[in-house]
Amino acid sequence: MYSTVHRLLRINTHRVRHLSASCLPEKVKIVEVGPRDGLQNEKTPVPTEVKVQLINKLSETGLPVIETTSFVSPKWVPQMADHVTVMRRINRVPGVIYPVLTPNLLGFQSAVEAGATEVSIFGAASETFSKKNINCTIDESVERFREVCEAAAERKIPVAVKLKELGAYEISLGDTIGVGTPGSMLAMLEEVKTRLPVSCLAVHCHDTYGQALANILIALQNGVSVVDASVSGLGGCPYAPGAAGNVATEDVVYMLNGLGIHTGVNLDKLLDAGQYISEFLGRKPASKVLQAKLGSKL
Ligand SMILES: CC(C)(COP(=O)([O-])OP(=O)([O-])OC[C@H]1O[C@@H](n2cnc3c(N)ncnc32)[C@H](O)[C@@H]1OP(=O)([O-])[O-])[C@@H](O)C(=O)NCCC(=O)NCCSC(=O)C[C@@](C)(O)CC(=O)[O-]
Repeated sequence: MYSTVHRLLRINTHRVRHLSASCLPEKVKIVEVGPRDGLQNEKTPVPTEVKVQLINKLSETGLPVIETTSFVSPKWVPQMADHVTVMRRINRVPGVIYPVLTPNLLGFQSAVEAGATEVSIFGAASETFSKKNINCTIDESVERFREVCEAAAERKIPVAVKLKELGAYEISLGDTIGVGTPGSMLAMLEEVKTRLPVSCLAVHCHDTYGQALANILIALQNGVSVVDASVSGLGGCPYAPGAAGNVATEDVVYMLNGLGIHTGVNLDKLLDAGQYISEFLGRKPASKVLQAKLGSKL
C-alpha cells in the first residue's frame, strides 16, 4: 500500500514539474479585488474602519495589487460611498499598488484628489449589461473611457481597461456571471490572443458554477500571468443577479503554491485576512482553503 501511494506521489510530482517547466509561468501577479468587487455587493453597510482594516491586513500579505474602492455614484453603489475616506485612511505599503475603479471623468477627478495613483475603467461586452451597470451603451462607454484615459495620460497615471488602443497597460477579461468553463476559456483566449499580446492580459473569474480554478489553470497554460481574486471568495456584481463571488484568493495561492509558481503572497497572513472579514460578515467563507483551516470552528 505504501509503495503504491509513494509511486502515485512521485508520478504526480513529476507531472507538476513537467507542467511548470513547459507551459506554466514561473511567477503570477495576483490582483486582490476583495475590498472593491467583494464588498460592493454587501447589502448591509460595512463600516469604513472594517474596510480599512481589511485592506491593511491584505497589504501585509505580500499581495502586489489591492483594488481598494470605486469612485462610482453612491446612489448606484451605496457600499462604495466612503471611497474618499477609505483612500485617505489606509496604510499604503511601499511597493503595493492600490487601484480604484473610475467609470467617468468625474470619478477619475475625485479619485486623483483622494490620492489614487492607478485607475481602472470597466466596460462590458454586452449592451444590456453595459446599460444596467454604467447606464450607457458600449459606444458611449468608450467615449467616457477616452476622456478618463486622456486625463490619466496627462498625469502619467496607469490605466487598466478593456480597450488597449486607449492606452491601457493591462486588460482583465471578466467572467462576471461565472458561467465560463475550461472549454470556453480556451476558445476565448485563443481568439483574444490573435489580437492582443498575452503579456497584457489578466483573468477575472467568478465561481458561480465552481469552474473558476479550472478556468484559471487553462489561462495560465495559455500564457496569462495575472489573476484577479477576492479574499474569502467575497463578492458578486450588483448588476448581475445570482452571480457568485470571485475565485477566493486563498484558493488561487494554494493552487499556485502547489504548482511551484511564485506569487510572493504569505498564505497564513492571507488566511488571517479572510478569517477577519468572514467573521465580521458572520458568513462561512467561500474559500475552501480557509474552510479547511477553520475546520470545526465553522
Ligand atoms: C457610471 C455612473 C456614475 C453613471 O450614472 P448616470 O446616472 O448615468 O450619470 P450622470 O452623468 O447622468 O449623473 C447622474 C448623477 O450621478 C453623479 N455621478 C456621475 N458620475 C459619478 C461618479 N463617478 N461618482 C459620483 N457621482 C457621480 C452625477 O453628479 C449626478 O448626480 P446628481 O446631479 O443626480 O446628484 C453610474 O451608472 C454608476 O455609478 N454605476 C455603478 C457602476 C458600478 O460600480 N458597477 C459595479 C462595478 S463593475 C463590476 O463589478 C464588474 C467587474 C469590473 O468587477 C468585472 C467582473 O466582475 O467581471
